[in-house]
Amino acid sequence: AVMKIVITGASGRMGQTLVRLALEDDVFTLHGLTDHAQSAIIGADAGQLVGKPPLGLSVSHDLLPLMVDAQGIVDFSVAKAVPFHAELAAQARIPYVLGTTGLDESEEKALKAAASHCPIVRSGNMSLGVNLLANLVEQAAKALGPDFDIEVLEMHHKHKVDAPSGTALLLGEAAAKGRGVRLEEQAVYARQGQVGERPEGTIGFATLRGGSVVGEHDVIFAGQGERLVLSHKAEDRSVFARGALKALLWAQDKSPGLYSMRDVLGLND
Ligand SMILES: NC(=O)C1=CN([C@@H]2O[C@H](COP(=O)(O)OP(=O)(O)OC[C@H]3O[C@@H](n4cnc5c(N)ncnc54)[C@H](OP(=O)(O)O)[C@@H]3O)[C@@H](O)[C@H]2O)C=CC1
Ligand SMILES: O=C(O)C1=N[C@H](C(=O)O)C[C@H](O)C1
Repeated sequence: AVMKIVITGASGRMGQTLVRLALEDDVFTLHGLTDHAQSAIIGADAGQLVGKPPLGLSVSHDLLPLMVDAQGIVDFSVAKAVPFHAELAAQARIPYVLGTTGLDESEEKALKAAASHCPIVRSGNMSLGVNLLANLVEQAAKALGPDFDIEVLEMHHKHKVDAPSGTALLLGEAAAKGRGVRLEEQAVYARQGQVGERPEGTIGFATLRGGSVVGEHDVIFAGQGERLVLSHKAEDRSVFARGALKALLWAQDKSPGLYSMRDVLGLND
């Protein structure tokens, strides 16, 4: 059977990658593409948007009418749009896959509320590699113990608007879990000036931005006389888009709730 999907933030880097992949996959039908009302792509044809022949489906700013018979939403847009997108998925009781990062407290709250009514798969990174890396980080943090200082280093393209990246936070959470501590109590997000010696047990984050880097993450375990570095480099956005589409299919028969990509990939077992 074919799944009728809606892609939000359709003009974005991820939106366009998703449109391209969904068009190449017979399992999906593009039911709708949306973006914000002022976007230059409103009214554009979905096929032409990604350099293909016209499809007769135009980009809309209005998600509501598309909910009549959509079967899933993939959202890689902006944090402030997440509550609205999640609420419509909840009202329609359809799977919602969320890749957008950098949500604030109220946006997180709206997401949790929506998850009482529909299955939501949410991850700061939808790639297989990063989710496996999270398992390895958890394992390493547990095995190495607090004598090894943990630092998470990330680099992304210059257009990225949130920091640290969703992936860096996901990896920090995995490290904290392995250590048996809470990330919010141990995280150090910035250092400048006379900050003093490194407090024991903290998990540090460092953010680099520039050029066209798709996404690079290192988790560094620094001990006395040795250093272990676990790293991932995304070379192409299709790794995230493929994961998101896989998550949408996986979520089709799931009960309402908040799921992770590690659930989808069977890495939580
Ligand atoms: N979880 C994962 O695996 C991944 C997550 N991401 C995350 O996905 C998000 C998008 O990334 P990326 O594609 O690079 O970003 P882009 O800025 O390229 O895309 C975002 C899109 O959303 C549009 N938009 C802006 N406001 C609204 C709104 N109110 N409603 C609907 N759409 C809107 C933007 O339009 P306009 O440009 O006109 O403002 C743009 O088309 C980010 O949060 C990023 O961190 C990215 C890659 C992988
Ligand atoms: O904004 C991006 O580009 C990316 N965002 C995600 C994040 O915040 O970690 C995932 C990926 O690294 C690319």
